[in-house]
This record gives sequence, structure tokens and C-alpha cells, in this order.
Amino acid sequence: MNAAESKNRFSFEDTLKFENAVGFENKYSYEQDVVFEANSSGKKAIEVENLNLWYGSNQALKKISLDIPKNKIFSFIGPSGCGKSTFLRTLNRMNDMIPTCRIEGKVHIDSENIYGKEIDVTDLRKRVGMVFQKANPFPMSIYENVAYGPKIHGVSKKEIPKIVEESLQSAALWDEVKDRLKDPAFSLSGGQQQRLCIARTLAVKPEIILFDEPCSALDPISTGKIEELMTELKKEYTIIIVTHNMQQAARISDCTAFFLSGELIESGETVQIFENPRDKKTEGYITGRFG
Ligand SMILES: Nc1ncnc2c1ncn2[C@@H]1O[C@H](COP(=O)(O)OP(=O)(O)OP(=O)(O)O)[C@@H](O)[C@H]1O
Repeated sequence: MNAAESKNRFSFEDTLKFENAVGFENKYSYEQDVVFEANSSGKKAIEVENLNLWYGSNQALKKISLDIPKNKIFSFIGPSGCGKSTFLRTLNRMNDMIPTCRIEGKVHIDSENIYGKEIDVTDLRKRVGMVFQKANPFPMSIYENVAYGPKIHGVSKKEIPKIVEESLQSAALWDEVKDRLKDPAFSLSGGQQQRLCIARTLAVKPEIILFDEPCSALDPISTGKIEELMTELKKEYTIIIVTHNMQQAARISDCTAFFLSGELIESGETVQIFENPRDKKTEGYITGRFG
């Protein structure tokens, strides 16, 4: 790597500077990663096997095979149009809704192929929740937004207030909204609305949460809160995030996968991908030479 490339490449120190700038408490360190690795169960949340996807005649994903470990944050990075969001959506069959979309291959969750005939897609989407780029609360109160999922899944009425409180607590929003639960969700700030959407996802007790660029519309302070929240949530959930922000991927994720033109170029521990990529294409992207 020459001097110019090395200047372009950001380090974990840079991410710490960013965190200090926005007053975000640093929770990540190499030492913690090592301890985390040692404590990690090593179990897989998702196993993807030879996945191909087409939109009409355009092949958007090519022979993707990837294991996603439990209770970690896994980032998908790559230039615009490389297939990150498409791949994310295959993990809870959100692409089913696109008529031109055709998929081949397997995605195992708990040893079950989610593309198998016997799969109940509603149940799958309960187990694999999704938070979108733009906060999308329902046009109802803060309380009703969180209560909605448990209600439609048949949870008894008396259990709902507890679930709403616990979900808002877990989404680090309870203290800010506990005195205004009947207010419309749209009265919250953008960052609060995104945390409300996370609370709504948590309320149906998923195992895995997919985040599709959850911070792209947020300021650095709100971004810091969401990132801190994700780090907290990985203790109980497997987190997968699509991000354009490579500093964000480096800051919060344990593992990273780099995509290019529908192919998975490289995946591994985030430190390895950012500090010592195996593939020249990954290095080119990380160092800002393309993308
Ligand atoms: N609903 C769709 N119908 C047809 N083609 C689509 C659809 N969604 C995505 N594509 C195409 O699939 C390819 C991958 O798109 P995708 O949105 O997954 O990429 P991405 O890496 O997430 O991009 P970005 O970072 O810009 O969001 C692109 O060629 C895109 O045009």
C-alpha cells in the first residue's frame, strides 16, 4: 500500500475519534473482541448455500454462500447496486413480493431451508425482523405502533402493556416516551422514530434483525444511539446490517462481507477485512480507490 492509499484508509483510531466527537461511548476494543470471541458460542444463525437471484433476466446475486454467526453484528458493504439489500431481503423472503424475482439456492435458519415448501412466510418474518432505511412508523400512537405486532400474532391483551414497555426499554426509547405513549408516532424525531421501529420489531420477539441502512437519514448523535443500541441488542439477537458507511461497519460489526456486482468477494472478521483484506478488490474498495 502506498502513502496515499494508507492515508485514505481509516483505522479503528479514526472510528474512536468519530465516537468522541459525537459523545458516543466507545464500547468496542480489540481486547473486548478477543474476550467476545472466547465467549462466543460459535453457533450459526444463518447458512446460505449457493444462492442465485434474478430480477427478470438480470442476475443480481451470483452463487452466494455465507455463514452468519449467532449473536454478532454482521455488516454487508459494497458499492451501490452490488446486491447488498437484495441479499439482505433474501434472508426473510422480502423479495417474494417482487413478481420478476426468481431465486435458486438454500438459506438455512436453524437447519431449516426457508425456501422450503412447508415454510410459513409470516412466521419467518416474525423470526427474522427488518428495520428499513427510512423510519416507517404506522400512523397511530407510539403505544399502538409497538402493540400492533403482538396483537396480530394473537398475544393476550393483558400481556401487551408489559411487552410494549420492555420493547421500548430494549430500544432505549422508554425514558423519552413513557409520559407520552398516546402521542402520534409522527410527533417523534427521526432518530426516535427509528428506535420506535426497532421497538416494534423487538415486540414480536425475533431471533434475527435485518437493518437496511438504518442510519442513513440520521444525524451523528442519533446514529451513535442506534449503533450503541445494536451493540446492546446483539447479546440477545443476531444483527445484520447493510451500510454504505464503512466507518460504521468498522465501528460496530464483528464480521463483514464485501459484495461487488452480485458476487460475494470476501467475508470474515471485520478487523481482518479492514486491516488485512485478502482480495485486491476488497482492498480497492476499502481504500476508496473505487466505489
Ligand atoms: N425490485 C427490483 N426490480 C428489479 N431490479 C432490482 C430491484 N431491486 C434491485 N434491483 C437491481 O438489483 C441490483 C442490486 O440492487 P440492490 O438494491 O440490491 O443493490 P445495493 O447494493 O443494495 O445498492 P444500494 O447500495 O444503492 O442500495 C441492481 O442492479 C438493481 O437495479
